[in-house]
Amino acid sequence: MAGVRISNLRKQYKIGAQTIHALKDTNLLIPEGSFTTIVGKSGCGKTTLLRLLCGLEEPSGGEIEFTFMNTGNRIGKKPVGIVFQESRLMPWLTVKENMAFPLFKMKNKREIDEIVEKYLHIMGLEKFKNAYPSQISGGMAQRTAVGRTLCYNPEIILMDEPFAALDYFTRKNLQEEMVKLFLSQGKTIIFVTHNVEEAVYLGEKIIVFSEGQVIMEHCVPLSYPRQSNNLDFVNIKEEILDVITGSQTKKLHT
Ligand SMILES: Nc1ncnc2c1ncn2[C@@H]1O[C@H](COP(=O)(O)OP(=O)(O)OP(=O)(O)O)[C@@H](O)[C@H]1O
Repeated sequence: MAGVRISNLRKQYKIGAQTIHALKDTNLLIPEGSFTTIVGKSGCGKTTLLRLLCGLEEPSGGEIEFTFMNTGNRIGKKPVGIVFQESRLMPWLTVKENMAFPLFKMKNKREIDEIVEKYLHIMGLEKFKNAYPSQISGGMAQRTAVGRTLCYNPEIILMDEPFAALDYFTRKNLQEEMVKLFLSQGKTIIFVTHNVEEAVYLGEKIIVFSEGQVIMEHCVPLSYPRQSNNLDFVNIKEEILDVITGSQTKKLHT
């Protein structure tokens, strides 16, 4: 298992003569095997953080350090997989072939088959394994994308608003699946969302970003599965909404 230590992380972009400070001196500790949700208004730097974590962008300053329980020979390999808002499946491959894609370097076909069948089962996609992306629903496509990442078996799963484009019921269903997956697989999950209810439903810890900075870290003292109509749930949600909308500007470490 792996976690992440982020120290004084900065990212600047240039647009013409303008400098955009997408991330300003961010410090975070993401423990191994934890579920962290990140919320904040549009443009506050959430996606930038994920892009830096998975190596799609280079930081302008600061450090990202992956912390391993068992250092062994893993140093040098980024232990992350990412799920985007869109499933990004290959349309010419079936559900099963899409999920098997990250395993293309493996030689043993039977081993590949075992891994893919396992995650087809976990994601409830066995009946659709031979379907093409154009033949499945948006929820199934996202489940295929999550399954593909699980086949790759990263230590840390980054999720960038993976359920944002889905309808309410599919989204609720996939949120429940995520909790089950977290409890059964013990992966480190970093999940970006606009939706505060989703953040409280999923996260052991919620991190609130504003203008490229962490303005709140809140541990959620509720066990899984959570009920969104529970009073404590509602109170946490309200508190976080207040911080995002600026009714409170405080830095909490609970
Ligand atoms: N490639 C880029 N070039 C220039 N500016 C960028 C680039 N990528 C992001 N930015 C800027 O960095 C800031 C943070 O963007 P980012 O995408 O991380 O925000 P976000 O919180 O994920 O927003 P959203 O919730 O809308 O996806 C924004 O001001 C954005 O315009």
